[in-house]
Amino acid sequence: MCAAGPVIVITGTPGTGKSTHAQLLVDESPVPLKHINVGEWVKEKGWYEEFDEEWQSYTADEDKLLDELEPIVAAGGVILDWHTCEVFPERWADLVVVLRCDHARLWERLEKRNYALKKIQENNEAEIMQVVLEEARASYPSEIVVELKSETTEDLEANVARIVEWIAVWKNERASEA
Ligand SMILES: Nc1ncnc2c1ncn2[C@@H]1O[C@H](COP(=O)(O)OP(=O)(O)O)[C@@H](O)[C@H]1O
Repeated sequence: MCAAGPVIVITGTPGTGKSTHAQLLVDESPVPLKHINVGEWVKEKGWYEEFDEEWQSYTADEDKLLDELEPIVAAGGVILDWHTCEVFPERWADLVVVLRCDHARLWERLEKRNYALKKIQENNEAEIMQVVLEEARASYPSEIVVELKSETTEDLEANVARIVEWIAVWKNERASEA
């Protein structure tokens, strides 16, 4: 059976705009998409082992997470929104979007979240060192990994428009294969 929609991984350092992009994409996509904020999901369901101080998030029970995600991903039409992406099997993703943000702006966004100074510094350093981008490049074929700037509202709108266009192409290709 052909999946109803693509599987899009949106990743990036906390504060780069993953959830904002995912929500807008759900509204504008030509095929129905389900947004899974993986960090929130893990927290709600209690599928974690410990609190990860560095990332201010819960360290997921990865086996449990992958088991639960597998049927959802198989059905298609899903956005996986998380600050890490190497956990997901390579075969899952049709597109991997890595959001990037200037460190001064990112600092301000994280400050607004009332993160502790050390956490802001760590996340900022990770962004400067492009940790998430390197991880995505090491985990997926280069042709499906897209790095997008997420600094302004114009960036947000342009990025979403670009991904919507990509989804439309995906949809047409599937329709012609059927
Ligand atoms: N491209 C952008 N332009 C302006 N503000 C943005 C942009 N992307 C994100 N933001 C703002 O930054 C903050 C963090 O965004 P969020 O989507 O929660 O990040 P993440 O899900 O990556 O942690 C929010 O206040 C959001 O409105």
